Amino acid sequence: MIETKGLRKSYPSKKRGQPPVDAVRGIDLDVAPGEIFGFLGPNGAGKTTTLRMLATLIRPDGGEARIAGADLFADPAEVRRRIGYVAQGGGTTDAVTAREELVMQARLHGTGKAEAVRRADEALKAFELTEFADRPCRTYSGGQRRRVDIALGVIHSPKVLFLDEPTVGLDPASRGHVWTEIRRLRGEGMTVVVTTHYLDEADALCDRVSIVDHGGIVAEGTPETLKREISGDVVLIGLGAGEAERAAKALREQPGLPELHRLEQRGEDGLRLYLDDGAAAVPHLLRALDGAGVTTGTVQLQRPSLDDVFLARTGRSIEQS
Ligand SMILES: Nc1ncnc2c1ncn2[C@@H]1O[C@H](COP(=O)(O)OP(=O)(O)OP(=O)(O)O)[C@@H](O)[C@H]1O
Repeated sequence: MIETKGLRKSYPSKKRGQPPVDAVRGIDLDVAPGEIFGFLGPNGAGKTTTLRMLATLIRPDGGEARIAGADLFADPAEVRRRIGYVAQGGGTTDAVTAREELVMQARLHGTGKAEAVRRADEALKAFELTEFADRPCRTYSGGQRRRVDIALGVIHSPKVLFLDEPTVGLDPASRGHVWTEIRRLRGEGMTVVVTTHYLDEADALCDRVSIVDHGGIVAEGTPETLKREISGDVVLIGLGAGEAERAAKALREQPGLPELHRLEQRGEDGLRLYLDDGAAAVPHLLRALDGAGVTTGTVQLQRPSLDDVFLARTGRSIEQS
């Protein structure tokens, strides 16, 4: 449904005399029909730029792309007819009601008045917006307003929907509601592409994920396969302030400990360890730290997350970027 090769974009630097910013450095994608595909990465990774290029809002500097059967470079107008796009901040107006917004949007897509009213009504029902459809948008909660944004993005039944950070700033219940709507659209056969910097969102919502950093893809696959690459368990150990370096040294030098695949310092007062059997290793680790006179606090045992995949590929954490 979406195929790209070497898609790239640079911006002139905002600082005079500085080289251009390579926001997207050549991205290859193959998104299948009916999947929820996610771009996960820290701020500035190039997610929004990629999405805006695919949605015809920014012209790429180079590469190739076909979206829903139309060529992005040769026929952007046809691409635009076949896609929907919802920007980060959304597009609703304070004083206008959801019903009015939806009718207007349908008419913008060339629909006649009666048909626009009918489609708006259908969308209000599908997105569970009917109850407050005739109140101005300024009276809605963040989650309700987000659902109006998405309803506006799909009023013309596009084949592909692009959503930029669809749940940013929402409370957990509203995020769950938005995820339900996105899954419903997939159930109707729509292909949905989302950007997110929330690890749990990429994990729970997306069928496949591209993890992006500095304008390039550093890993791609289903959340499950990506996490399976990181074998074993993750153990997080909280320490006294400023103890991380001493603790890391003590564990690295301690003979007879279970094999550590990797050991990372988390700031100045935490360690993150990757090993085969976390539960069996914890008593040994604590004894070794105690023997070195290091104060330990909380200990958590986790399965690897998508952040561990990012860390393994880039040496940094998305959460701490
Ligand atoms: N109009 C612009 N002019 C100059 N640089 C830009 C412009 N837009 C984006 N950039 C730069 O391009 C890079 C990628 O930005 P982009 O917004 O695509 O990242 P992102 O992953 O979506 O991050 P965020 O989640 O913060 O929006 C960043 O270094 C950003 O500063």
